[in-house]
Amino acid sequence: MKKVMVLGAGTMGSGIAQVVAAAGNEVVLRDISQEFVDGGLGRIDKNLARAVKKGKLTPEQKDEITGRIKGSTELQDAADADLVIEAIVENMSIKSKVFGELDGIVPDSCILASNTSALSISQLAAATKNAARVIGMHFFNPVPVMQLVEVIKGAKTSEGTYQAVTAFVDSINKKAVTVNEAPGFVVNRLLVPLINEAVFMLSEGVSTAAEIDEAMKLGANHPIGPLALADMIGLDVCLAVMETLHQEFGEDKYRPAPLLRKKVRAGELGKKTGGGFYS
Ligand SMILES: CC(=O)CC(=O)SCCNC(=O)CCNC(=O)[C@H](O)C(C)(C)COP(=O)(O)OP(=O)(O)OC[C@H]1O[C@@H](n2cnc3c(N)ncnc32)[C@H](O)[C@@H]1OP(=O)(O)O
Ligand SMILES: NC(=O)C1=CN([C@@H]2O[C@H](COP(=O)(O)OP(=O)(O)OC[C@H]3O[C@@H](n4cnc5c(N)ncnc54)[C@H](O)[C@@H]3O)[C@@H](O)[C@H]2O)C=CC1
Repeated sequence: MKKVMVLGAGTMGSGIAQVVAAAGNEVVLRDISQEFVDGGLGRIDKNLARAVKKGKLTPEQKDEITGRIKGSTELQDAADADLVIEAIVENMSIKSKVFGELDGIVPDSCILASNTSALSISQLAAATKNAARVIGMHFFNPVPVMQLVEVIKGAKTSEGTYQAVTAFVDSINKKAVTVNEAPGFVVNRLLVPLINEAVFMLSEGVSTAAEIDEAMKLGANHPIGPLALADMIGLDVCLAVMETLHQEFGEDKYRPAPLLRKKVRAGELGKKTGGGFYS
């Protein structure tokens, strides 16, 4: 059993907290305001209640899992953590600031992991005094369903950190794939440009959102279409990934679709705000 702090109680942080607690670990779920913490805890409760209704979990098991998750607004609560998994906004300067603060709070033995979608683990590690303990742990949405965790080694990640994290991924019943640091890692470098291309096609009038999605479901066997997936991921996250790919590789093929940018500026971020490409 480990003590794990999850930073950010949004789409990903709440899912990560749920699966980590379901595997028997103690979790502190931290966000910057109580309202966000409560939102995350509420999502976990709803998810587990659905599992109980389907007979996949007993009410007692649900209570045990929720009993292992405490909400917090204090970063200081990481003082006795074995592992911190950061899942806050996809922004290098905000993440770096938090990594720098964490470095002064957690015990020497604590591992600092980021769930970033595309950003450099080495750059995040540079905000700390001990880059050897910093690593990428990239989960997929929805976390309770998706099997993969990309484990990303930064330039200075130690073998010990890497081994401990792959063993932890195993222990929470996920499958680790090892990735050497590269913008967008494996999945997002392939997947998010596909979503971006679908947004270009929508804005060019190639087809409707519903039909672009239907085409990819029936023609490529994708479980949901790229625009519905963008709504599920969050349009802000999709845009941030494209911006990172564009900036890091300097290639036009990664240019974010203007319609994606427009929707993010309008606050139409997808499911989490009630509307994106669909309402
Ligand atoms: C941006 C990044 O950095 C990285 C990313 O995450 S990229 C995004 C990666 N994710 C994907 O590509 C997801 C693609 N979509 C899918 O796999 C499927 O559409 C889906 C699993 C999300 C939903 O599946 P579906 O068959 O359409 O719907 P549904 O029948 O309601 O759900 C299937 C199962 O998933 C569960 N599920 C769906 N959404 C869930 C959620 N948010 N939380 C927990 N469980 C969920 C359902 O309860 C159901 O479970 P059972 O089979 O045990 O009953
Ligand atoms: N949405 C997705 O499908 C996926 C997202 N990711 C990555 O996970 C991270 C989080 O993404 P989401 O959960 O989608 O975002 P979200 O917008 O749903 O949640 C982010 C949460 O972080 C909180 N936050 C902001 N600053 C904070 C701070 N300093 N300390 C603690 N909490 C803070 C916000 O209040 C918010 O609740 C991002 O890096 C994203 O790229 C990774 C895999 C999939």
